[in-house]
This record gives sequence, structure tokens and C-alpha cells, in this order.
Amino acid sequence: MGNCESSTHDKQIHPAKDIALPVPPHNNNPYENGNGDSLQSPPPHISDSIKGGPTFSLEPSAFSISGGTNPSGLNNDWLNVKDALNRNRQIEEQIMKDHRKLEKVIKLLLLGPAESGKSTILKQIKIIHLHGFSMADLGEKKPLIFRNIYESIIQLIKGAHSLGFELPANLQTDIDTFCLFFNDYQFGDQMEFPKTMYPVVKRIWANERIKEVYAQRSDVYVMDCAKYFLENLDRICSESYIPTTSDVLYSRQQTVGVSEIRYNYKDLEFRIFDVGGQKNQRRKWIHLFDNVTSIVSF
Ligand SMILES: Nc1nc2c(ncn2[C@@H]2O[C@H](COP(=O)(O)OP(=O)(O)OP(=O)(O)O)[C@@H](O)[C@H]2O)c(=O)[nH]1
Ligand SMILES: [Mg+2]
Repeated sequence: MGNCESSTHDKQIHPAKDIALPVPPHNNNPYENGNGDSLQSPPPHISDSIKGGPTFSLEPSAFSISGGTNPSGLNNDWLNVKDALNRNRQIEEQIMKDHRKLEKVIKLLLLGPAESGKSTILKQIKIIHLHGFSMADLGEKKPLIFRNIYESIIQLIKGAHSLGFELPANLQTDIDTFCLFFNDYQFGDQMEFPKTMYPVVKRIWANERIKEVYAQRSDVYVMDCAKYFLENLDRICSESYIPTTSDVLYSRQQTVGVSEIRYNYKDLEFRIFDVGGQKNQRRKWIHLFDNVTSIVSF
């Protein structure tokens, strides 16, 4: 059969294929035959077996690498090569390991202008995935919530002026009183709403002209949380007040720099980055783009 003949042809061209080379026992050192013999020159039976074939040289020179031998008889250069190969294999394994780990990390950036809700999303994630806010966390938000109320009132007063609204004389008295208070106010650990300011703030917010200012927020700046906190003034000004989760969600504090939260969901690790959206904060965004999986833009 033609197929059988072709094997004869193979034999003629590659006689070396037919040489039955002894299979050495498993041995990591190719310069040693497993019996402790150095293979710096080939075993005699290999060269003896090659008769009449094409050039098939296993000359000792083919095995010789300069560099001398160490006391165990092994070539030093070969040991260096072996070491380098081992190190290379370890590095490659580590790279693969890191790569597989990285595939399970979701790096998410929240990007957008100031007050677009980036930090609010972060707070919501904390509630859903990280056990929310403890009583201590909630209590700590009191000074911030008070400040949000003061700032809302100031913005409403400024808004009334810039819209050219005429305000009744009795309201003007309250406005003057509040402005005096606000001029001296310093943000700190204020844990109680000042009793004298409670009725003043309440009357200012109850005024119809001030409500009109709030309605015209497209023309004047008033923070989003103003209405929520001013409508909850009685509760917030009570002595036993402890902020609720909803209060914390509405509280507004400009982010400076970058904040990050991490959590695990199924077998994925989420890393969420919240940045400051003010113009002077945006140059910090560039440092976060390495290995980003997704961007949520507001
Ligand atoms: N209307 C409304 N406003 C909300 C709600 N939740 C939060 N807010 C307000 O939305 C605003 C979102 O502000 P942040 O989350 O601090 O905005 P930000 O994008 O982190 O802003 P910067 O840190 O300055 O970049 C706050 O004023 C909140 O009071 C909501 O459910 N409804
Ligand atoms: Mg923020």
C-alpha cells in the first residue's frame, strides 16, 4: 500500500527518528541523566547508534557552556539560566494571579458637577451594602444639618435681594437678627439648634415672599435640601433630635478630594470613587482613571 511505502521514505530522510534513545528517568536537570551522570558530553551509546544517517551531531561542544563547574559538577552558567527560568515562571504565575484577581475588581468612578448627587449615591450604597449608619454616625451629622439650615436661610435672603423682592418690615427684623447670628457663627460641634434662632428661622421660612424665592431656584441659588430641612424644622430643633437616615441622605457637604468605599457583592469586589465636582476639584479626577471598569456620569 502506498501509505506503507511512505514510511520507508521517511526512514531515508530522517533516520534519526528511528534511533531508540533511552528515556531517562524524570529529571529536571537536562545536564544530568537521572543517574547522577553529567551530560556535558553525550552518553556513548547515542553517538554509537548513529550510523550512516545525515549529519546528526551530538558533539561534546554542543553541550559545552563556558563558566566552569561548581563543586557538584554542574555548570554554573546552566544553574544561572535555570534560576532565571524559575524566577521568570514565578513572575508569570504572579502576573496571572494578579490578573485573575483584578478581573474580579470593579472600579467605578462617579463623575459630575457639584451637587449632582455623587456623594448621595455613595451614602445609598453604604446603606444597602455596608450596614448603613450607626447611631454614632447619625449623631455626628447634627452640626452639618444645622449648617445646611443656616445656609439655606442666607441663600433665600440673598435670593430675595437679587430678585428685587420687597420684604415686609417685621420679616426684615427677623432677617437682621438672623444675619447678626450668622456673621458670628462658626461651623463646629454644635449639637443643639440655638433656641433663640428657632422661631426666627421658622418665621422667615413661613413668609410667602421667601417661598417665592425658593420657587425661583432656576434664577437664584438655593441648595436642594433647603425645603426638606426647613419643613422638618420642628423635629430638628427638638432637644431629643437624632438625625434619621433620610436626614443624612439630604444633608449636603461639598466633597473635597476623593473618597472611596469598598464592598463585596457575590464574588466581585466593588471600589467606588466619589470626587469633588467643583471646578477647582476636577484636576484630581485624572489620577483615578487607571484600570477603571466603569464611569457613572451625572
Ligand atoms: N430633591 C432631592 N434632593 C436630594 C435627594 N437626595 C439628596 N438630595 C440633595 O441632592 C444634593 C446632592 O448633593 P451631593 O450628593 O453632596 O452632590 P455631589 O455631587 O457629591 O457634590 P460635590 O461633592 O460638591 O461634587 C444635596 O443637596 C441633597 O440634599 C432627593 O431624594 N431629592
Ligand atoms: Mg460630593
